[in-house]
Amino acid sequence: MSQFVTDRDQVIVPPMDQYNQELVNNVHPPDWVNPEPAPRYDLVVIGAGTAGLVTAAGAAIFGAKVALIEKHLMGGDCTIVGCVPSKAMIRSSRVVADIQNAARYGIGTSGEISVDFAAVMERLRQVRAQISPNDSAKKFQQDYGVDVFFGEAKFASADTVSVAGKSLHFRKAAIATGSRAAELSIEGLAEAGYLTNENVFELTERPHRLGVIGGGYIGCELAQTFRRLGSEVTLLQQSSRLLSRADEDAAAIVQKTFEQEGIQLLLQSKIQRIERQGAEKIIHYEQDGKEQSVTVDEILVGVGRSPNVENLNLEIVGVDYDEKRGVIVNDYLQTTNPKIYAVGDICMEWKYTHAADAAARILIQNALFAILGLGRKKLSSLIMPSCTFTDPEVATVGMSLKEAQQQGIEVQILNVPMNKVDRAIVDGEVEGFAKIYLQKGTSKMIGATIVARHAGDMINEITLAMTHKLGIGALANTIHPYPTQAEAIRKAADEYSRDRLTPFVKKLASSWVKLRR
Ligand SMILES: Cc1cc2nc3c(=O)[nH]c(=O)nc-3n(C[C@H](O)[C@H](O)[C@H](O)COP(=O)(O)OP(=O)(O)OC[C@H]3O[C@@H](n4cnc5c(N)ncnc54)[C@H](O)[C@@H]3O)c2cc1C
Ligand SMILES: NC(=O)c1ccc[n+]([C@@H]2O[C@H](COP(=O)([O-])OP(=O)(O)OC[C@H]3O[C@@H](n4cnc5c(N)ncnc54)[C@H](O)[C@@H]3O)[C@@H](O)[C@H]2O)c1
Repeated sequence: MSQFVTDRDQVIVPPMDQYNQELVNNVHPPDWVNPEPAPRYDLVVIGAGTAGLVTAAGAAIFGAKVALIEKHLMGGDCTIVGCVPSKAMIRSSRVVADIQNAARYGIGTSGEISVDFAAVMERLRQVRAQISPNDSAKKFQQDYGVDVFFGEAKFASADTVSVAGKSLHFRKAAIATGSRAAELSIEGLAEAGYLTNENVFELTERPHRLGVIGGGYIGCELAQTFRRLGSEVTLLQQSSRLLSRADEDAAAIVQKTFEQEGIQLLLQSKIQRIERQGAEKIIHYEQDGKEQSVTVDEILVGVGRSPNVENLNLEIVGVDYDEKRGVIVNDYLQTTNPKIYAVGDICMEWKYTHAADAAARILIQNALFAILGLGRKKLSSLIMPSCTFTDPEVATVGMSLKEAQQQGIEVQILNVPMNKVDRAIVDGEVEGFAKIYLQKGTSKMIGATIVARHAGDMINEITLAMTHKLGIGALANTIHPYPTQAEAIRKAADEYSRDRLTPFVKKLASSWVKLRR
C-alpha cells in the first residue's frame, strides 16, 4: 500500500512539501551515487531501519568494513511510518484532550476547540524531517565510514549480495529487512481501499468517519488519536478485549477510557465484507450472532506484521524462513547459515525499535568479536520493556502474569493504584496502577505493568533494576523526589518490605521502642 516511489529519477514521500523534501534529502538523496564496492566487506547489512542502522554504525565504529543497503528510505518504519509520526500525532491529540479537560483545572476556554488537521500533519512532517539527519546517508558514509548503497538487495551467491548492478562480497551478512503491515483478506477490502501505517501519515484531511480494524498497538494508539483530533471512530476487534497481550486490568482501563472518549468499540466482531458506495465504505460484520454494518469514510488496518522475506534469494544461501515468523534465528541471532545473521522485525517476536537496537548490539558482538563461540551474547538474556502510547500509557517489562503462570512460576503481586499517589491526584491523572510481579517467597522481580499517563518513562527504573538483578528492596531504598508519579513504584516496594516483617520481628521492634520510652 505504500505510496513511496523510489526509482532512479524520483524519490517521493507524499505530500512532497519542504519537510518531506528535507526528509528525502537525508534518507534517500535523489542525487546519491552508490560507491564502488570494496573488494570484500566484513559485514554487509541489508535494510537500513533501526536494526540495520545500529548494526552498520556499531560495526563500523569498531573498525569493520561495512556496506549498508536500503531500497527505500533509511530510517525504516520507525522514523518514516512508525514510532516518530505516530507519536507526533499522539502529542497533538493529547493537547486536544488537555484543552477539553481544562475546566477541571479551573481554566476556562472560550468557544469550540478547532483542530487544524492539516497543520497537525505538517507538524508531523516537520518533526520527522528534524529527526532524519540521525539516519542520513551522508552521516553514515562520512561520520561512520559505512558504504551506503540504495537499491533492492538480494543474495547472489554464498558470499555475495547484489544491489543495483553491483556485487558486494562479504565475510558476514546481516538481514535487517523488517516487516510490513499484514494483509487482511476480506471480501471487498482491496477494492474499497484502505489505510495502513504505510500511508496513514500521508493524510492531509481528517477522515470524518474512521473504521479501525485491529485493537492492538497500532489500532489502539491511532483510534484514540484520530478520535481526539475529531474523527468519529469505530474500532473493530476480533477478540473479546483490546490489547490482548496486556494485563487484563490495564486493557480494561484503556477500554473504559476509549468508551468515555466516544470511540465505538465493536469487540468480538467478525468482519464479513466491505462494500464501497460512492465515497463511503460499509463494513459488514457479525457480532453476537447478528449481522450488522457501520459506514465510514476511511478504513485503517492494523492487524499485525508480515516479515519482508521475499525476493532476497534466501534459498540459495541456505537461510530458513517462515512467511509468518520471518527468518529463523537461534538465540545468537544466527540464521541456518552460520555466516548470515538476522536482526529486528524480520526475525524477532519483540517488534520494537528499542528491541531492534538492543539486538543489533548483540549481533555485532556475535558476528564480529566472538571467537570459537566464546563471548557470544544471547537474545533471551535481554530484559525487554514496551509501551503502548495510549492515554493513559500501558508499559510493561519482563514477564506478564499470564506468562509467569504458563511457566509455573508462583507470583506475588504488589499493586499500587495511581489514586493513592499524591502527584497523580494533584495532576488529576489517577487512572492506572503500578503492578510489580515477584517470584513468590523471594525479592526477585520477574515483571511489571504500569498504567499511567507517562508509564513509558516510569517503567525504566524497574527495567534498570531487573537488568542489574536488583531485588525489590533496591527500589524501596531508592529516594524518589516528592511528589512524583514514580513514587507508585517505591510504594509498591514498601508494600513488600511491610509484608516481609514477620510477627516476631514486629514484636521485637515494638518491645525495643517501648523499652526506650
Ligand atoms: C505505526 C507504528 C508505530 C510504532 N511505534 C513504535 C513505538 O512507539 N515504539 C517502538 O519501540 N516501536 C514502534 N513500532 C515498531 C518499530 O517501528 C519496529 O519494530 C522497527 O522499526 C523495526 O526495525 P527494523 O530495522 O527491524 O525494520 P524496519 O524499520 O522495517 O526496516 C527495514 C528496512 O529494510 C528495508 N528493506 C527491506 N527489504 C530490503 C531489500 N531487499 N533491500 C534493501 N532494503 C530492504 C526497508 O525498506 C526498511 O527500510 C511501531 C511500528 C509501527 C508500524
Ligand atoms: N508503541 C509501540 O511500541 C508500538 C506501536 C505500534 C506498533 N508497534 C509494533 O507493531 C506491531 C504491529 O502492530 P499491530 O497493532 O498491527 O499488531 P498487534 O499484534 O499489536 O495487534 C493486532 C490486533 O488485531 C486484531 N485482529 C487481527 N485480525 C483481525 C480482524 N480480522 N478483525 C479485527 N481484529 C483483528 C488482533 O486480535 C490484535 O489484537 C506490534 O506488535 C508492535 O510490536 C509497537
